[in-house]
Amino acid sequence: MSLIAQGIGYGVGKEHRCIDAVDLKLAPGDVVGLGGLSGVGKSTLGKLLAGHLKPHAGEVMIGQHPLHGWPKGQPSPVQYVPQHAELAIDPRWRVERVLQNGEPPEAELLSVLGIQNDWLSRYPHELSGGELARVSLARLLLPTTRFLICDEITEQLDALSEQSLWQGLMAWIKARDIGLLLISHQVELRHHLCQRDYDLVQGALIERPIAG
Ligand SMILES: Nc1ncnc2c1ncn2[C@@H]1O[C@H](COP(=O)(O)OP(=O)(O)OP(=O)(O)O)[C@@H](O)[C@H]1O
Repeated sequence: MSLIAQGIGYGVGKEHRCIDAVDLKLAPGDVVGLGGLSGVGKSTLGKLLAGHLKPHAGEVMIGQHPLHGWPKGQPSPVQYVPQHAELAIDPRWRVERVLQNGEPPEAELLSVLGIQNDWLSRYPHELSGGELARVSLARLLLPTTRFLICDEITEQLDALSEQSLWQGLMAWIKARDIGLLLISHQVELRHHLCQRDYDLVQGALIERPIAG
């Protein structure tokens, strides 16, 4: 079962074609990079692929099923991890509750993502930006997650923490055959982790050969 964008289009503002007839296929286990200038529409494309936005043209499919209209109450197989974790997490919930998305997260997941036990009783504002980024990721790595769209999720981490987070996450998704779309301005990071890489330019995807 692949995640497939078929000719999707989306506009913001007057006649602004942010995403224009984009085709993209993410198969299970695929790791695909997405770059492009600031404001070009990378997050918008990520949200379209996760079903958070409805395309104005075309369709996003999961296998044979349209993603839009996924049954309410059933966790989507596609999860979008946003750039600004603090905006996506309820500030009134302790971390333990944030992570209990129906059922408690596996201890292995917390360990792989470097989430420490003493964070669980804290509120989101009592974590650093980098710590919150890990929590934001863990809460969306559900047993039902088949595709993950990570939108600049390690922006706030130092180089060492960034490396350890990606190491843990890549091992996790590889073991479960999860497909990943990695949105990042860091070309080196994308080329280090991805099998394919695209730039979004004027609404269209241009494949970039992986360096090295
Ligand atoms: N709800 C909205 N209403 C109006 N314009 C919007 C809306 N959402 C996004 N935009 C505009 O759409 C364009 C694409 O935004 P998007 O966040 O997808 O870009 P991006 O490539 O992810 O940028 P960055 O790299 O800076 O995060 C931007 O010009 C943004 O201002």
